[in-house]
Amino acid sequence: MQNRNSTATNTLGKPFVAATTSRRPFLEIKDVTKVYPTKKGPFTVLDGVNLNVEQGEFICVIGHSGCGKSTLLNMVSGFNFPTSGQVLLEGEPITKPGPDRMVVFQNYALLPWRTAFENIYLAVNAVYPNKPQAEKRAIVRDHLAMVGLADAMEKKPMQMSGGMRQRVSIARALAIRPKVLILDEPFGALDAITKEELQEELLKIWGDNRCTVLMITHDIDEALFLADKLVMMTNGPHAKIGEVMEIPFSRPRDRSRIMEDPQYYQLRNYALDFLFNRFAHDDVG
Ligand SMILES: Nc1ncnc2c1ncn2[C@@H]1O[C@H](COP(=O)(O)OP(=O)(O)OP(=O)(O)O)[C@@H](O)[C@H]1O
Repeated sequence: MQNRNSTATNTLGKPFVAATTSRRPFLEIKDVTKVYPTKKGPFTVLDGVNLNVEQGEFICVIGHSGCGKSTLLNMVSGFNFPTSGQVLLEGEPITKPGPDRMVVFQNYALLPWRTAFENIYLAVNAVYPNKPQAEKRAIVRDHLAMVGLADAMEKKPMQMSGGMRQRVSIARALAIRPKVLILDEPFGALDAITKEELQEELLKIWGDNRCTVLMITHDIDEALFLADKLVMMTNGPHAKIGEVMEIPFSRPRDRSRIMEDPQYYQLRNYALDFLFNRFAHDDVG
């Protein structure tokens, strides 16, 4: 495993400080219950969810459709709130969305009439209005280059492939320098080859930046390639975290090397058994 207790430099030449050992978890989800009011009465989606996340960890969350994964991560992004319990970032309750927690959705959420450059610039300008314009433009260019889109900055979303659009979304989120990057099935709409390419890029960027990542996926192989831990949720209603699987593969990760490791299949089978035997569900993700 990598040493997280050191200062290093990322690809943009800016220093970052990785997590130091601390008793207080970076992100705490404490006994969270979420009840939605519905026409048929209260609907308890999450019931007693507890999770501690360390700074710089890469966490994947898996569970059947409708178990409450987005509900849970929306509480970290600040778009949703627990009915009871608490979500704390660095000890402070999350009360609203903020630039320290950026979200990337499956459907890109880019402004269609703006270029890749403009989409990112607008976000950077909104969060850092007082930075000199030249610096903001440099941040945009650096982040487009980071996701391999230096030559596509003048393209509008309609002129880009799904993979390119998702690269812009990821670059836009990272350009804000969030503490937490929240990815809600970011590669779900992409073909297999593009998905693998973006997984590799995401890992490289995360290796360089080391923000904390929370990512929803339906793909066990994706989780085993990317994550430090796989959070497996039980079915809703009243969903909980069933188990948290530690993913022990050393970094930087090489997909073919991991897949030759007998442990890979043990972990994969364990997660499959969790999802399709122990917590089987008609609506398979
Ligand atoms: N605002 C709301 N009011 C009532 N019910 C809601 C609301 N938002 C979500 N739900 C319900 O809560 C449950 C969990 O939804 P959520 O989107 O969090 O699940 P999910 O695990 O992310 O699903 P998927 O994998 O399909 O995206 C679902 O049954 C959904 O219909």
